[in-house]
Amino acid sequence: YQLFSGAPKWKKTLLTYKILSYTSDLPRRKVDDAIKRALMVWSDVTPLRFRRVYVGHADIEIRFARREHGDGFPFDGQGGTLAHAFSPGEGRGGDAHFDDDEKWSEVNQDVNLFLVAAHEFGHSLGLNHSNVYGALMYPLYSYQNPENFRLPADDRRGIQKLYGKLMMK
Ligand SMILES: CC(C)C[C@H](CC(=O)NO)C(=O)N[C@H]1Cc2cn(c3ccccc23)CCCCCCNC1=O
Ligand SMILES: [Ca+2]
Ligand SMILES: [Zn+2]
Ligand SMILES: [Zn+2]
Repeated sequence: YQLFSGAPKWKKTLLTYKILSYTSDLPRRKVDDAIKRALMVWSDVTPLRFRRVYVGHADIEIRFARREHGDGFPFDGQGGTLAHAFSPGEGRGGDAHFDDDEKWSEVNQDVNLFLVAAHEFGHSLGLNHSNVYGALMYPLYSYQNPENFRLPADDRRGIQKLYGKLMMK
């Protein structure tokens, strides 16, 4: 695993998230559920807790966008880059953006939102890319059945390095 330089991390364990926009590829409740499960991947192995908010500022602001969307990191149409996220910090730190030119899916072979979101939230929490093939934080997307998803050891070691582990798990 790799941390970002300076090892930025959240100084609190209760983090808020807010979904600012949705994709038209999936029903809203499926997006809400995929995001919630992607956050649980990380809270399952650390003391981190996530609370959804609907108004005001949140630590992790989530949205779907196309091409140039105001942060100087424009998306590239269908294919190529699927999403990106900012490392922990104020303002846009922690925010995750998903390329809405992708065909977002839940169970079939199109781009799986849960898997991509789990990767992006790794960045939101302080993990950079891993060079371990098969790690969630590997920079290349590869589809796997989300029902059988288990956080690879490399990613778990990285997140627990940052936030410690919950003894009960
Ligand atoms: C890990 C993932 C969830 C998030 C990463 C981006 C990222 O690290 N966000 O935090 C991603 O989108 N990686 C590209 C990397 C990539 C693969 N190719 C590309 C062609 C052009 C540009 C980028 C790519 C070859 C063609 C396949 C394109 C479709 C799949 N895309 C990818 O795997
Ligand atoms: Ca794209
Ligand atoms: Zn962006
Ligand atoms: Zn990434």
